[in-house]
Amino acid sequence: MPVFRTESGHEVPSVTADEMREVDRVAVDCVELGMLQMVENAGRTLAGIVRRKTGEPTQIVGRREADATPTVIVLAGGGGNGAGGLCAVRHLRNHGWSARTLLDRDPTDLSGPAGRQCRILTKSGVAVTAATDRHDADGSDTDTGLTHLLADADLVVDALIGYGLSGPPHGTTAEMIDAIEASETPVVSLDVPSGLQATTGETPGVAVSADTTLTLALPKTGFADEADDLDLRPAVGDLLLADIGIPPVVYRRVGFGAVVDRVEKEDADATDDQIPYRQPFGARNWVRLVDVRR
Ligand SMILES: NC(=O)C1=CN([C@@H]2O[C@H](COP(=O)(O)OP(=O)(O)OC[C@H]3O[C@@H](n4cnc5c(N)ncnc54)[C@H](O)[C@@H]3O)[C@@H](O)[C@H]2O)[C@@H](O)CC1
Ligand SMILES: [K+]
Repeated sequence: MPVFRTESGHEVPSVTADEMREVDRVAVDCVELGMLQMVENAGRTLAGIVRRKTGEPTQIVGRREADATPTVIVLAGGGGNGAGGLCAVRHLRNHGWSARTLLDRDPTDLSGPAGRQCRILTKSGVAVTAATDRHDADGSDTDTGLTHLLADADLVVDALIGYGLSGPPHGTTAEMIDAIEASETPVVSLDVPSGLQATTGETPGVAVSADTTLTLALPKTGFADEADDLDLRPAVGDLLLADIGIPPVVYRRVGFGAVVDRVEKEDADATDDQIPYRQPFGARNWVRLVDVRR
């Protein structure tokens, strides 16, 4: 199991998609942390990273031209990954960024956390549309028209698919991944570059090649290439880890990970109040992961 390291050498164990699902389950069932709370933490941190990368809009600093307001396009899917992207749109707009979102499906097809985040946006007066609903002046199809739209943006957020990828991306989702890949606009992927299997790093079909990946809670095993001396996969780009508020007791209850085990042994007498897993975040709510060991 690959162990990732922060710039300061702090070690962070990685998880498979199934292990991350179990972390989610324990967080919700045993600790009563709500999925919506975790989505909020993910979306807010994602918005913060996007803001750092795009500079500040006119209305905040009052020293730039009106057309310098950064434009961010968030491409969102219908699962938990899309929910984080939709949440980030709200936080970006609250801070004066020009953020709009396009879905890989009709908004009426959303349910769960993505449905809730979508309703918050629409009830706030923010339009949420399907990528297929775009009517381009030049009459181009979804794929080509979207590529042009993305090319004009300052940054694209890929919140289409996270660790829930099942088989090769298909339909509108695959077209949207193609459009991201055809544009040269910088891409921040949420949790996992869409199309990449979180556990193995395989790409069964089209996949996003991210400039930055903001992964949630723990890095995923597939980010390190077993066949290439555990190097970080280029498709992940700059790898950042976001704190989504999961308390260490959850990791202890799930009981995975070499680092957790090793620290457990050192702290054999630790009680639940003295949890062995040590948060790598320090004073911030995200941290950069720079290398990997076995
Ligand atoms: N504790 C956590 O880990 C949290 C995770 N969250 C996010 O939730 C994600 C997991 O959520 P889900 O389990 O809903 O899964 P995802 O949102 O990763 O993926 C499911 C969505 O992708 C679509 N999809 C899957 N395979 C596809 C294919 N081959 N072609 C086209 N579409 C495909 C499905 O239709 C569904 O809409 C994580 O990656 C993360 O981004 C956060 O929202 C909150 C907390
Ligand atoms: K993604």
